[in-house]
Amino acid sequence: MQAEATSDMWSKRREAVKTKIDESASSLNDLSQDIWSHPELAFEERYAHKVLTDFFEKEGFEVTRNYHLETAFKATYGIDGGIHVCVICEYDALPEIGHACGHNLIAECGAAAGLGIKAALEFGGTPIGRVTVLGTPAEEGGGGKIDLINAGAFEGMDIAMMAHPYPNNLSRPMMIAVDRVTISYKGLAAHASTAPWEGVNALDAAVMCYNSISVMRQQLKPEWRVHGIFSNGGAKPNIIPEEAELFYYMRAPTQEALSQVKKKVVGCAQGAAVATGCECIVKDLRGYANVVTNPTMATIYEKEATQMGVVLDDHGGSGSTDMGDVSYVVPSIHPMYYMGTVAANHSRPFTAAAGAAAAQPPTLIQAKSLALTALEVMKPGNEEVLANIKKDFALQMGGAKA
Ligand SMILES: NCCCC[C@H](NC(=O)CCN)C(=O)O
Repeated sequence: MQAEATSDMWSKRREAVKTKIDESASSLNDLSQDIWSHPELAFEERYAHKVLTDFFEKEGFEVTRNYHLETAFKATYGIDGGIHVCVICEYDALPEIGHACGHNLIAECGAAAGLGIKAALEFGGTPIGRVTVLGTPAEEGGGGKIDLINAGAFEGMDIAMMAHPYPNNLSRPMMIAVDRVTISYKGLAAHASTAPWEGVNALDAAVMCYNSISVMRQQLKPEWRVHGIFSNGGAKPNIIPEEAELFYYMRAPTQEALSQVKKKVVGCAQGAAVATGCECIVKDLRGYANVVTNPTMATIYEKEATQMGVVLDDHGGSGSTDMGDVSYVVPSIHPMYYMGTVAANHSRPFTAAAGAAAAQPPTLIQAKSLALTALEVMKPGNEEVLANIKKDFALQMGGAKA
């Protein structure tokens, strides 16, 4: 009888997830539209922080605003001593092109999944664990999750998850490690017409470095990436530039491969300095680790998403995210999902799609898939599931960050 009651109870808890998310569809859409309409850059997401924390407070979560970072938050519900699930919200936009990576939808999806899990935990009046929604700022370059890791925000969490809008559906996307550098040249200014020979041209060095990297890229492995811009090209045409600067991203599936890429880039930078007589300063900026997808979690997610009608693809990714760093401290999944456009992320068509009504149904399906995945891990009698998740994680960490 008890087993039957539990299985009947469990079916009702699962239904509670879907019912709560469906009932909240309008307020979730309003939340997403509000964030989409107020694009804010990394670490400046004050409006998004307010609307999200107000939302979770209204929904009965225990909310901590300005959580280690001005625009980070924690919204938590449940009991301690059980399984602790973390759901991630992102909400930063991109310069000039707004929510061209759909982080307003990541926020909505995370909020919806959090609501769904809370509804399941509340069902029957006896929470069986804890759900914490973490608002993590500045994924696009700031790495807010890394700051939160360093502040201990992920301590005590058993699993972490989020879903990211993308041109197709991927349960185990290849999200690769990334390093970033600025390459600065210092030369000597001179009048570009009356005495150019007196100058040491920093822009020439930057152009030579850019060209060296451009030809070096032919020798990179297919999954390696190097891409950059001129961030300072000189002051005026009639002054031999005494300063110039490049800003580069370097990427590879592992840290070991990334160090090989970086060595090639630095070699190009130093070569240009020798050729022009400029001083060269290579400055390291914050990078991200590759995403290590937990196979046991991903398998559960794939079952739940497929049952929800999601048709999963088997290729794609090659961006980077600070969720990669989270996946090295907590077993994680970071699925990506089609939400109405095949346009590439970081494009204006993607911005439009992220604010379109067509993005809503796929986003709520993703939220339900994440929430039901979490519930499977939390289910009484499923202790072996968490044991397998932890076994995967231990194996992956044994060799992953090589
Ligand atoms: N520090 C490098 C930031 C890279 C962030 C960016 N991420 C995405 O586009 C995917 C998730 N938003 C990138 O890969 O360029």
